[in-house]
Amino acid sequence: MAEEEFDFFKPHPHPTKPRVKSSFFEMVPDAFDDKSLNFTGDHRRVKKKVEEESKALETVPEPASAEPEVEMAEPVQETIYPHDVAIVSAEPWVAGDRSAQSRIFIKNGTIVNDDQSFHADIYIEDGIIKQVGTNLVIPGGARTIDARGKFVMPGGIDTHTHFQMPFMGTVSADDFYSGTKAALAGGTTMIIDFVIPQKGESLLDAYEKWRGWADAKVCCDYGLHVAVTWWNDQVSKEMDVLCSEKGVNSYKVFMAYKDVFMLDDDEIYHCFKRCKELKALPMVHAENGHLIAIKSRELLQQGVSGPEGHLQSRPEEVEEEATTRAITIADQAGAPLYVVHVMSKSSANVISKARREGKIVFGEPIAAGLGTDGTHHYNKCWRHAAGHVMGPPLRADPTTPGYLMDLLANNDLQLTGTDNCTFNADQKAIGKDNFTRIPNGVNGVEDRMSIIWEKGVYSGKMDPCRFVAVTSATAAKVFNIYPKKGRIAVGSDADIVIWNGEATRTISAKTHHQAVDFNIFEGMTVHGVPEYVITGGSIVMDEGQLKVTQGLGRFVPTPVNSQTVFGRVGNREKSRQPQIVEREPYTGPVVEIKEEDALVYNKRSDNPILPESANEFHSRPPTRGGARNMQDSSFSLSGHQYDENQPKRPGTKVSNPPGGKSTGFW
Ligand SMILES: NC(=O)NCCC(=O)O
Ligand SMILES: [Zn+2]
Repeated sequence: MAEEEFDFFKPHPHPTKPRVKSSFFEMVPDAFDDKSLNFTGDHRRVKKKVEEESKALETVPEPASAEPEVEMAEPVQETIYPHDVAIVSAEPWVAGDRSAQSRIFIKNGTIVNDDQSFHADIYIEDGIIKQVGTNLVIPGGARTIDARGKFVMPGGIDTHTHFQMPFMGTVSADDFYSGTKAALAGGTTMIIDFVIPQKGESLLDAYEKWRGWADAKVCCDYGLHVAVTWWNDQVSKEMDVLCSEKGVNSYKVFMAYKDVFMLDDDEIYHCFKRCKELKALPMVHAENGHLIAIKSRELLQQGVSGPEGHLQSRPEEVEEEATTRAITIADQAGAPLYVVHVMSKSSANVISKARREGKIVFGEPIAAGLGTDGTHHYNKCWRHAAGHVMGPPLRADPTTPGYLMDLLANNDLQLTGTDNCTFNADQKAIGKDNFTRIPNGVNGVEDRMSIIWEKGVYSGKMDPCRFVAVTSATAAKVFNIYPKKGRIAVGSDADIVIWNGEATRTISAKTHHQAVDFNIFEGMTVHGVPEYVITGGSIVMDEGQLKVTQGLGRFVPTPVNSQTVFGRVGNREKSRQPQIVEREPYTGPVVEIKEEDALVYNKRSDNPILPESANEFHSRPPTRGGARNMQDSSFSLSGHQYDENQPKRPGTKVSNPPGGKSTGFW
C-alpha cells in the first residue's frame, strides 16, 4: 500500500486548530519558567514559590484577559522521603515563620490509602503533608476544612492523556491548560501524557517540544511517557538519555497505525529489550495494524463509510491477538509489559491469564471502556457515533464495561487512565465520508474518578481502598513516584481529594470543564463528587468552586527501576537462563557442502535453515550467455527469492484498480 495513503495520521504543517470553548489568560507568574524539578534520581526536587498567589487564581468561568506575565520564582530545595513514610504521626509540628497561606488543616475525615482507611486529621504546609493523626498541634493561621463524613484520599493519577496532540491532521481539542483544569475539577491531581515523535524524529527533540507545550499551561503536576515509533541505534541511545537525564521511565510502542507509528515485531523486541536494560517500563497499544488496514479497505469497498465501520474494522480478536503477541514478545525479551487501554473482555482475559502464568504484565482499562460501550457507533446521529470513535474501539458487547470493572476490582487489571484525546464536531467531521479519517479519541480525564466510584464502589464491586489503588496508588508505584504521590502520609505531596461518596452529579458537555464540545458520558448521573481538591498544597476545588492557576503544575520526573515493576525481573531472568549441555564433541563424518562460484548470494540472515555458504538457488550452471538457468527454482525453502537482492523497480501506479479505489486506511 502506498505510504501517502496513511499520511493523514501525521500532523499536518498547518493542522486544524481546535475551537476553544472558553479560553482564559490571566496573570500567571511563572508560566514560562522551566518547571523541571531537579532530577537527580533520588527524589529531590525544586519547588516553585509563587508570589501573590491570590492574584493568579482563576475562578471558573471568567472572561479572557491579558497575556501571562513572567515572574522569577525562588527555588526551594526539599527532600522527599523515600519509601518508608509513617502512616500515622501525631507529633507536634513546629511551623517556623512560613506563610500561613499554605497551611491547611483537614479534620474529622476518613483517610483512605490503598491498604487501609482510618479516622485521622491532616496538617499540610508548603505543599507537603506534615502531620497525619489525631490531637495534632496546629500552628495558627491554618485554613480548616471539616471533612466529617467524607473520604480524604490521594488525588487521582491519570496514567494516559493526549493533550494538544497533533494527530490525523488536527490537534486534540483539550490542551495542557483545559485538560489539567478538567482533571482537577474531577479530583485528578496528576496526569501522565505521551510524547509521540514522528518516525525519524529525535525522541529528545520531541520530548523538549512536549515540555514546551506543557510547562507553560499545566494546572497540576504531570509526567511524560515517550512513544517509540521507529527504531535504530540513535533511538536506543536517546532512550538512555531520557531515562538518566529527563525523568522518563516508560516507553510506548504501537502495534496499530500502520506506516505511521507502528513497529514490527522484531523492532518491538529490540525496544522491549532496551527498556529492560534501562529498567524502564515498556508499554503497548495492542491492535493488529495490518489486519485493521485490510479490513478498513474491505469495509469501504462494501460501502461502509460511517463510524460503525471503525468498530467493524477492529474486531475484538484484533486486540486480543496483538495483546497475546505483545506479551509473548515482552516475555521473550525478559521485560515487563504495560498494556494501555484494555478495551475488550478477551484482551483482559489474555492479561489475566499471563499474570497467572507468572508473566509481569499490567493492564490499564480506561474510563471510557469502564463507563460506556460501543453500541453508540450505530447511533443514527453521525456526530454522536463519531464522538465515540477511539482505538481500540469501545466494544459493542454491552456487558464489557461491567466485566472490565470486575477484573479491575480483583487485580486482574491494575490501574486506570483515560486516553483522553478529544476532538470537536468540526474536527471529527474530517471523516464524515470515510470512517478511517475520523480523528480517534474520546474524553475521560474529568469524569474518570466519578465513573469508577459509581461503577466500582457504589455498585459494591470494590471498596474505597481498592478505589485508591486503581485511581492513584498503583500508578504511583508502577511509575516509581510512590509515596510522593498516591498516598496520604507524612512527607507525601499534598495532592488530596475530599470526596463525598453519596453526593451525585449529572455529567454533561454543557457543564464540564473540558474544551471539547462532546461528552461520551452525557446525561449519566454518578455518585462521588470531589468537594475539595488540593494540588501541591493549593486548594483548587473549594466547596465545589474551581480556581486553578495556569502553569503552576510541575513536571514530575519518573525514575527508572520501579520495584513494583522490576522487583522480580532479575531473579526471573536468572531462573530462565539458557541451558548448556556439557558433552563430548562430535567427531564423526560431516557431509560436504559445495561452494558455487556463480552468483554468490551475499545476503544471509541468521536463519539456521540457510546453508553456511552455498548458493541455495543454483543447482544448474548458468546459460552460455551467463544468464540464470530458467530450470532453476526462483525460491528456496528458506523463503528467499533469487532476485531479492536486486534493486526494486519503481511501482506502477494503477489509477483505477479493479475492485475500486480508496483513499485512506491504516
Ligand atoms: N486512542 C485513541 O483513539 N486516540 C489517541 C491515540 C492513541 O492512543 O491511539
Ligand atoms: Zn493513547
